[in-house]
Amino acid sequence: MITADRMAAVDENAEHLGVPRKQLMESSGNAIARRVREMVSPGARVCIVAGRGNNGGDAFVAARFLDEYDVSVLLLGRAETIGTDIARENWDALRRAEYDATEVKDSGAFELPDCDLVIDAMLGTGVTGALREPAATVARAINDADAAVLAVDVPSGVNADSGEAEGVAVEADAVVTFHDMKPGLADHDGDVTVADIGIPAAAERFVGPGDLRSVRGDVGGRVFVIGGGPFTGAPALAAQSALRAGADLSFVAAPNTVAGEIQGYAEDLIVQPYDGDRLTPEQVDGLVETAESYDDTVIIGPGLGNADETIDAATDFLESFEGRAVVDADALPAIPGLDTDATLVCTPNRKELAEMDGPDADDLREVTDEIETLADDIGHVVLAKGATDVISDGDRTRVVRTGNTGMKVGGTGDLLAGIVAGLFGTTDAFDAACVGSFVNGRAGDLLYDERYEGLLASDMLETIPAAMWGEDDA
Ligand SMILES: NC(=O)C1=CN([C@@H]2O[C@H](COP(=O)(O)OP(=O)(O)OC[C@H]3O[C@@H](n4cnc5c(N)ncnc54)[C@H](O)[C@@H]3O)[C@@H](O)[C@H]2O)[C@@H](O)CC1
Ligand SMILES: [K+]
Repeated sequence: MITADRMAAVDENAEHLGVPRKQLMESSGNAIARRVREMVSPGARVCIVAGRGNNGGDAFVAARFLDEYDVSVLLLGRAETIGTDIARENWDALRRAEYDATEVKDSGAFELPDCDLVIDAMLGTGVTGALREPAATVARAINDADAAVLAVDVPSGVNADSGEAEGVAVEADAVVTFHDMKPGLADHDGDVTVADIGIPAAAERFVGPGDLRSVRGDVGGRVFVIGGGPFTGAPALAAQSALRAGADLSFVAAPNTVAGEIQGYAEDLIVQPYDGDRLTPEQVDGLVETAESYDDTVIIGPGLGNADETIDAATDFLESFEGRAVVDADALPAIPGLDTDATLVCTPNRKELAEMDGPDADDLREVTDEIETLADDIGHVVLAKGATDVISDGDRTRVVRTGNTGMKVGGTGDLLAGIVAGLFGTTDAFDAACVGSFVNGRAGDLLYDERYEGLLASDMLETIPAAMWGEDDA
């Protein structure tokens, strides 16, 4: 099953992989025509009722595959107002080739021609709310007609995600839906066919620009880094990176022996010192209270060091915390056997992955099943870092191919934790991990041509915003 949002993301990913949307539209139109041939015999009268979006565009294509039928095409509205270039190009092709294709400019005078089959291509996944006019009137006319009805993608007026109709909707005898089943068609009374339209599996498997677009509009929130002690650079990088990825405020809770040093890296950070020179269990109650009372997204781990009492403190924290956290570096030993109500993204490198009883392999792509099993066992999202990152929530597993060898330098993992946390305030854990990894790699790719193997994590702070919001294909 695929939701309308995810479908739009996958479609954009396919384009990025070299399969443009117009090609998908051609396949969709062909699939509609195949279904028409199963429903009515050559010579039958087929009436296509098309809207001005890509749902209509699919049906314009279908008309070209149905020359053995008596086809008429009705466009609801004026051709100049067709919403996308690819739908308009397919409309223009019909007109130039002298198909029976007419614009319905005055909907008051709409009359459905006598026909054997109506193709409902008014609205697909782009619908919001109840059908507006003229679509609502036309839907009633289609429902009153004697003809069989074949809906393109979803019956017009039906929400592809919920199956609900807020007003009148087309009652279809059959539906041809594209690429994958839509949740809103699960209870459809008629016949539903899923047509393969040539979207590569990689468009779903590899995180791509479509996934990025679907989350980057809505960012913000507060990030709370619990890090530092033996090291100071790691928490500072993670906290700054979260700001670059859209967080509004970034706090660092750190031992007072190093708080000044961490603050010294960046005036944008708010450092909250606690007594001592490293994290110990005494700090935990206060940290949990702060993080929960402000609904912060926590990053725990960067620069904490691996003293036993620090790992105990990280474990205590995660066992009592109930919010969102990215668990990185020195906090990862807390994960195996952890009992928590928190929602976690764990970001192990290859060594840490093996220590978590995950697979030990050079190419993580070869061990995606084992990473999926690990994520399922621990019940949290795992973002396994390597030359290609692999992300799994135990059910879904995705691969990220952005990034380069310059990013093997220290600190890029801290940036990743920061980007994921920056997204996690407004996005669910799995999407934050997938897109965070994609953006981190892209930020490095934007610099590789200048910095090569001399790339520094701190350089990448500059390119994270372009990797998030820029339109360049990195
Ligand atoms: N996403 C994909 O990968 C593919 C999508 N395709 C087709 O593209 C369709 C989605 O296309 P679009 O995004 O252009 O959307 P639609 O064609 O579903 O509709 C968009 C139009 O409907 C109007 N609209 C929205 N809500 C309305 C309402 N309540 N009453 C009346 N009009 C309303 C909008 O103003 C817009 O002009 C899919 O359903 C499918 O048929 C195919 O071409 C193949 C690939
Ligand atoms: K439709």
